[in-house]
Amino acid sequence: MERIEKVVRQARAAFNSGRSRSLEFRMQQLKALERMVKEKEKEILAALHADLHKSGPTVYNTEILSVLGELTLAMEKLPSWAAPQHLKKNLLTMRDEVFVNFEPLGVVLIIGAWNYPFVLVMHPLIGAIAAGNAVVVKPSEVSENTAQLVADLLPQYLDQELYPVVTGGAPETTELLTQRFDHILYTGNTAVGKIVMAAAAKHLTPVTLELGGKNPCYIDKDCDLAVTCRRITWGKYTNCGQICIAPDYILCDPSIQSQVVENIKATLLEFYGEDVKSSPDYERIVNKRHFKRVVGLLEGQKIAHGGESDEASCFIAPTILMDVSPDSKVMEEEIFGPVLPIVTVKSIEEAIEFINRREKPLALYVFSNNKKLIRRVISETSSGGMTANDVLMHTVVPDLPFGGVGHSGMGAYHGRCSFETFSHRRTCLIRDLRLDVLNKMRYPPVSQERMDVAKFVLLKHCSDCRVGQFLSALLGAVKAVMAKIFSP
Ligand SMILES: NC(=O)c1ccc[n+]([C@@H]2O[C@H](COP(=O)([O-])OP(=O)(O)OC[C@H]3O[C@@H](n4cnc5c(N)ncnc54)[C@H](O)[C@@H]3O)[C@@H](O)[C@H]2O)c1
Ligand SMILES: CCCCCCCCCCCCC/C=C/C=O
Repeated sequence: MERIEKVVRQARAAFNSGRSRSLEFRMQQLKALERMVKEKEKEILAALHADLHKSGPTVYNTEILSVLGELTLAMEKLPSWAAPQHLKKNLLTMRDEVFVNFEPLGVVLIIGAWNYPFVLVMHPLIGAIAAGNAVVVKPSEVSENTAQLVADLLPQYLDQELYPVVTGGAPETTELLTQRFDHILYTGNTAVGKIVMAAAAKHLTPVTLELGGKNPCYIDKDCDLAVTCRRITWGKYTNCGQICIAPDYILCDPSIQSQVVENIKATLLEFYGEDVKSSPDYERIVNKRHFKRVVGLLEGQKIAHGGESDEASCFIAPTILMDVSPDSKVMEEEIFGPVLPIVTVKSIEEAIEFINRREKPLALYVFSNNKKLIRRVISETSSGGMTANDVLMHTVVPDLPFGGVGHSGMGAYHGRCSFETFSHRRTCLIRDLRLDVLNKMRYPPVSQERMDVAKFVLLKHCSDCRVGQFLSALLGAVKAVMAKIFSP
């Protein structure tokens, strides 16, 4: 544990050296990270396969391409993201420089989860490096092969003192959390999220919590069920349902329930063939503990499809449950497995009420041809993010922040939002010492006249006020004349 303290101390000393601040250095580290992903692609994919049976284009898209995409974006946009943001002035400050400077926070801790073990540490790491921080990376011990690979690779490509990796489980994370950080980004379950936030509070460290929840998926009668169910099947069963933004359960009218089941069954056959277990595209549950938990959720349920399992290989078949009671266990906790319950509701009002009676989810999905209905769902519910007429895809739009709300998390990252999450927005005002007469209104002795001037000046914004523009032009002219008169 002394090692952990030493690692954090070294990271802080490296940050204090100032070398992570220059844009050139940040760019160079991001480039090195890109080289790492490209050169070690095979090793990364092998570790992901060993941990979660991940293979094929899905893992390539989510864990490799999405990291390369985030790197390309950060390297292309960094100069504009990091540039000072000049803002609107008021009459009081019209001669001054008014801007926000983005500065690094210091030493950041990133704690990853096991289900997307590479991307969930790499995406925040990219944002934290881009923002000029030192970063301590703690990958999830549950996906041990990927964790070890991250620990082996990062020091080969990045500055070793600025970006150390700490491996291990709860004891190591607990020890890490006793240290002082300037920001913590944690991805994982809500219970540990509370532990992280409590530990961070002791140092007044701000946190970004990327948690989970039960993501509802409402299917309107007015939609193309074949397309809808194909998209839902892809999002639900990818990574064996172990994805934080998977549709957790379906809400639909009783009259379309059977058609929904039939369409999902047809898609499963199309995706994974007759023998799902031998499909190279179907993953496994991460370990026996989660296997038992997910299988336990099937107890007493009406299984419309699937339900088979094999503990030795942590295999659970893609499963659909029909006529599920809202009070059953499977509707209490996040499923995080290949089990899709269907709860019937008689109207959109009932669906909205159902969603709003529960904790705010990380994602929400609605399928309909009716744009008004989609807008109504957006305005009458809340969730971290949402997609209409598809699933998961809001997470791949680089400019959209990714994060939860309420029990599904706080704060967000991805793209520019990552850069901002790991930056301090420093308020800057640069004045000059001339024309102090203009400041008279704020100096004692107070008079009604001075207060009236102050009121006028404070309530007017320069750019939308003609008086301001006039005064600004006038002052500019006076300045020019004075410069001419007094120039040597
Ligand atoms: N919002 C997101 O982006 C996102 C992404 C992936 C997963 N998730 C959520 O994460 C959950 C699954 O992940 P998990 O929690 O099983 O992952 P996990 O078991 O990998 O735990 C996450 C991290 O917390 C640490 N940890 C575990 N117990 C701890 C303790 N007692 N004290 C301190 N640290 C501890 C682990 O070392 C690990 O690094 C699901 O709820 C899922 O929805 C959210
Ligand atoms: C060719 C298009 C491919 C699109 C792939 C979209 C995949 C979206 C899922 C990304 C998940 C990223 C990490 C989040 C994990 C939550 O558990």
